[in-house]
Amino acid sequence: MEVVIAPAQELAVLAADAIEALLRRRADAVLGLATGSSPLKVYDELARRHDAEGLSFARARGFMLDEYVGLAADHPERYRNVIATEIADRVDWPADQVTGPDGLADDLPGACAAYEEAIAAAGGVDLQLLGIGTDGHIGFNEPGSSLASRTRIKTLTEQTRVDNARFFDDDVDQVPRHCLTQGLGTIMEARHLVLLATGKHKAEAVHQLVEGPVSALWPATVMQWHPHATVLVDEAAASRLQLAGYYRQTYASKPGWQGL
Ligand SMILES: N[C@@H]1[C@@H](O)[C@H](O)[C@@H](COP(=O)(O)O)O[C@@H]1O
Repeated sequence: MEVVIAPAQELAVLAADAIEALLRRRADAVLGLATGSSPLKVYDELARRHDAEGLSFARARGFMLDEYVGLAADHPERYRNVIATEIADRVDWPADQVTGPDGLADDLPGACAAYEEAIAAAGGVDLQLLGIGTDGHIGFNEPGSSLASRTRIKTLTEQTRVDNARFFDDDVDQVPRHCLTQGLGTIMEARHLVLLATGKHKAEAVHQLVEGPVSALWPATVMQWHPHATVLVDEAAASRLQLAGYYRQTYASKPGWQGL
């Protein structure tokens, strides 16, 4: 696992560099998309590169991590709409090439199985962007999630609903109680995981993710088993890391050609 500690804007540039390198190598690359505030600067940087430098998503495929159950099709916080607004509609990404689990399906388990099949049919995810919840969730895999889980329905914790109330007029009652999420086993099959975390409220989750024992109590710790995981954090989110000095030293002496 590689840990990079830098200001938020620099982290966004690093993540965008990795995505750009992938798209320039393979125009039909498969990107794993995350919602929440953590990846927003990355999406801004990608949209800027699209406008200013011709970075194209015309042949790329996109798979989202998760979705709320039951939000109306036109609800602005439905994750499909969030991804359209934050990235897909800002670049040349055909709408039918970006998809997520269907939180409005009549048959939710069927929709989850179909989503797993769609990811597999696309050849799997090349690069998965991730944020992390204050309780250590990735996607919406809340504490207690099986480390081998696949896409399925989950119940959100009270903590997550309170954290996400800011997107729902600060009214926790408007935050759905259920979601569909790629499982930890699904996420772990992506070939490169790139997690972004900023702010002091993420410091404990980041410490557990990087340095804690692998445990369903802190679901993101499963990433310690991934052969290519990158953790991009600002100073505040890094403030509880025991080996911060070592991570800084390692990154400072990394050969420039290596990329993330
Ligand atoms: N389902 C999303 C996650 O994919 C996201 O990574 C996390 C952190 O959100 P934020 O980046 O806004 O802190 O919580 C949300 O609930």
